[in-house]
Amino acid sequence: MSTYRMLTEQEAVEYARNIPDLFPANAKLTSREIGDGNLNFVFHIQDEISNKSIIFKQALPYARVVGESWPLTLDRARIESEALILQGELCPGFVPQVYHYDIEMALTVMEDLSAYEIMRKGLVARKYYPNFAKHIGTFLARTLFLTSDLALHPYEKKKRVASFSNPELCKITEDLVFTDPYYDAATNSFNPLIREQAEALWHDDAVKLEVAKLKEGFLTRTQALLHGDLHTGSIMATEEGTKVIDPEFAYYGPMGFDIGAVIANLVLNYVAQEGHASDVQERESYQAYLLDTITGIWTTFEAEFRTLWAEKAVEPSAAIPGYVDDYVRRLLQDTLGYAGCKTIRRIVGLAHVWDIESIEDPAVRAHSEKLALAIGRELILKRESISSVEDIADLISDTHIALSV
Ligand SMILES: Nc1ncnc2c1ncn2[C@@H]1O[C@H](COP(=O)(O)OP(=O)(O)O)[C@@H](O)[C@H]1O
Ligand SMILES: CSC[C@H]1O[C@H](OP(=O)(O)O)[C@H](O)[C@@H]1O
Repeated sequence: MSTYRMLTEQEAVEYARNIPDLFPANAKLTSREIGDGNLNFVFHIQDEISNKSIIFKQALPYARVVGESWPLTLDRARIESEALILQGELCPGFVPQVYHYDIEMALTVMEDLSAYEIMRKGLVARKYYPNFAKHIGTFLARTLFLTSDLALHPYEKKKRVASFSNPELCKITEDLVFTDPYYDAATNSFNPLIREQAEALWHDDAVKLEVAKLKEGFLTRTQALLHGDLHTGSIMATEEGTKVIDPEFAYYGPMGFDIGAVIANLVLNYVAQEGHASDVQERESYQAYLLDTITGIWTTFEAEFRTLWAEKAVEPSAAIPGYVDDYVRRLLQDTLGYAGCKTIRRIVGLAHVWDIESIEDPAVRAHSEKLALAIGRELILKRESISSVEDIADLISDTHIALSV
């Protein structure tokens, strides 16, 4: 029989007290539920005497945002704990340290990152993160390369594919990212002022065909262990540091899905700045910074990925001349396709982003939303003609200019 029970703030304190070596015996613990995501409870637990604090993240047997009518596997907490531990080994310092996890209770006890800020909030406020591109590019290269067939014995890799099988969370992505935005799904929601654009998308056979191919990649490829939901609400940052949280959607899938997710969320902030920054110069320089960040992420990713390939590949075909170049070229194209899908889903699908939703005036918001749809479409349709990193920023700014005239 399962011993799972949903913790209250007080029960979280009692549970914390019983974890060996976490707090001193005389600790005076307080607890506060701080979760703001769609799915889980997050408790901040602090010892008022030593000031030491930790985070409890507990999965509920359903999606928090909807309630009991949307049941959801507790196994996502095991996946999240194990992914965090593995990512911490592969790329030390870039994820919260896991102190303890309890599969029955669907609970992860981890490092408190309250000194960091959810990056999406910082981006909306036009903060600059000078180390972010290098950090996330490195994180992506290491976690993706080192969990792939390029770096693992095939038996070990297939064991991991099985262990990170995550069908229920993948199904959410399959529906919300690849299927629902492209027809009049009941769960879609969008600004009434962009109905014409949403309907055009539902009848856009060229885009729907390309999205079907990208979805096929998501369904069938086991290229690497992905974070699976790497948006800027799953990244905590300061000017100096970067931490990736929330890998409950982790599974073996196409590498470009993770890289594309980060790029899409920078694109979403880029379009949102149209409605946030009233000073044109300030807006343009922040948008230029976002484009530089996108370029920097790919540049760092590619350099680190090629270094890992040269130094750590165990797959014999890795030594075949031309293979690495071909692999990286296809990866860039996948990345752009998935970036397009992840941009579009946040405009017409079920779950939106604060960058855009915080634009109060619906007409101003509609301008940003139309731009996001146009950029998403171009990323999907033109991905195969893009072969260099500079082309990404050009594609975004050219689409922006075209929509402004
Ligand atoms: N390790 C952490 N340290 C500090 N705050 C955290 C930590 N993990 C999560 N949080 C806070 O809890 C919120 C929800 O966490 P998240 O993992 O995104 O939950 P969900 O899976 O429900 O989306 C985050 O936006 C962040 O504010
Ligand atoms: C009802 S799940 C919708 C959406 O929420 C997840 O994000 P998060 O838990 O980080 O808020 C994920 O992106 C899902 O697609």
